[in-house]
Amino acid sequence: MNPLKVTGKVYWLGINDRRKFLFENMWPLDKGVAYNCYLILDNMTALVDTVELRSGGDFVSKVDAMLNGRRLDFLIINHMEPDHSGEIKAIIDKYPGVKIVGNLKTFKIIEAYWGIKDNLHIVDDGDTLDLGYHKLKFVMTPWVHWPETMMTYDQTDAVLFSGDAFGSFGTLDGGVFDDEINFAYYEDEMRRYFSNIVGKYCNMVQKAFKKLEGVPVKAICPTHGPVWRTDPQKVLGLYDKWSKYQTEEGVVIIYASMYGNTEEVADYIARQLVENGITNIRVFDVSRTHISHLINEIWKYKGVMLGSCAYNSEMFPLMENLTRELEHMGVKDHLLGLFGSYSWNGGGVKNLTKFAENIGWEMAAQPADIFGMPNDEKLANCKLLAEGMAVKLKALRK
Ligand SMILES: Cc1cc2nc3c(=O)[nH]c(=O)nc-3n(C[C@H](O)[C@H](O)[C@H](O)COP(=O)(O)O)c2cc1C
Repeated sequence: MNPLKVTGKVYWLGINDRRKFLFENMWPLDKGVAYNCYLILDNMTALVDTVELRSGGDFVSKVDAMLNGRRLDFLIINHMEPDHSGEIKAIIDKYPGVKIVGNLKTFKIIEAYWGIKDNLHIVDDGDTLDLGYHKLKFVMTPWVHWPETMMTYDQTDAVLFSGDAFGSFGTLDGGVFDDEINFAYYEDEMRRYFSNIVGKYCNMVQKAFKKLEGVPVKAICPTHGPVWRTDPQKVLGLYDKWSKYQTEEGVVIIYASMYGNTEEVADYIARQLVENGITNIRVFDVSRTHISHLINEIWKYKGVMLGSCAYNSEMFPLMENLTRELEHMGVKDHLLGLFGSYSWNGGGVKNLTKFAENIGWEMAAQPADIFGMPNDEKLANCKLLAEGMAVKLKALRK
């Protein structure tokens, strides 16, 4: 296959992984995932990141074919997570003189993983590396998404090698560049990747944005998903929005229900929201939909309604898992509604209320906890809850 040129002397080298079911052994890969790295064939040659170990046949041979007899001068490591650093050792074994470019934190991790201590070229914020045509500058972006994470910026052609930032789940099915794909296909997976993988570090994403303020960016080369060479502003805008917790009008209703009572309330509330003028409504069963999709939906919509039956004096365990994760991620700026059903002393809504206090989201109205089965009388509070949510959402319209 011909090497795919990004710009100047930069080439994309990516591997599609359709075999892995779970990314980080946790996140379902319904559409697979791509590991991207980049080879710069300048006066000096440089490989920016590698791929997951043995994910794409003989990776080293692919690099070697692209080098076409030249030696590899630099291996730049923006991120040490194994889905990008897996082939480091194989590359070093093949090109023993290669200089490994990273920061102090990178090198601690390299030593811990591979015992590598030689040929290290340490860089810090603002340091540069001249390859001939391309003049690289290093930008430290800790916690986007590990402590050692950095980005490499090519000052010549304004290319940002961004690591995991601006990445997406989903394999590259022929189209690699943003002008060759249907963005709608990737947008959801991109937000799912952002919210679940990077979302805990929104403040660090904003700090990285500050560092890049005023820097021209003509292409973004992330380590997953499409390469943004035509409209990089689009993903810059999305990341800015998502990392500021800016959402759309709409409500995601997530319920935990064993015998259908809480589920019935969820459907009732959904209908009430529609009758009160809200149209973007998504209802999910927490037992059926993977938490990564639920978090993705929460990142999209301003309104969140959580419902749980009582379960051994607690909320339903899978709902507890979701709420714990939301608290751990420190998700901000939502309107919250709570509901549930119980048979004796409760537990679902009681504990959801504790979650509400911890996370600090604004409550749409009083929680609605239903004793036993819902009926018209018992649903009156749920009607108020939906109305409260609709009123608050509509008040935000510009
Ligand atoms: C395993 C189990 C544990 C339960 N624990 C409680 C509880 O601690 N407190 C309570 O009031 N009801 C408890 N219940 C009763 C349910 O919460 C109640 O039947 C509720 O209406 C079920 O809602 P659902 O139809 O949405 O599942 C429990 C039921 C089961 C099966």
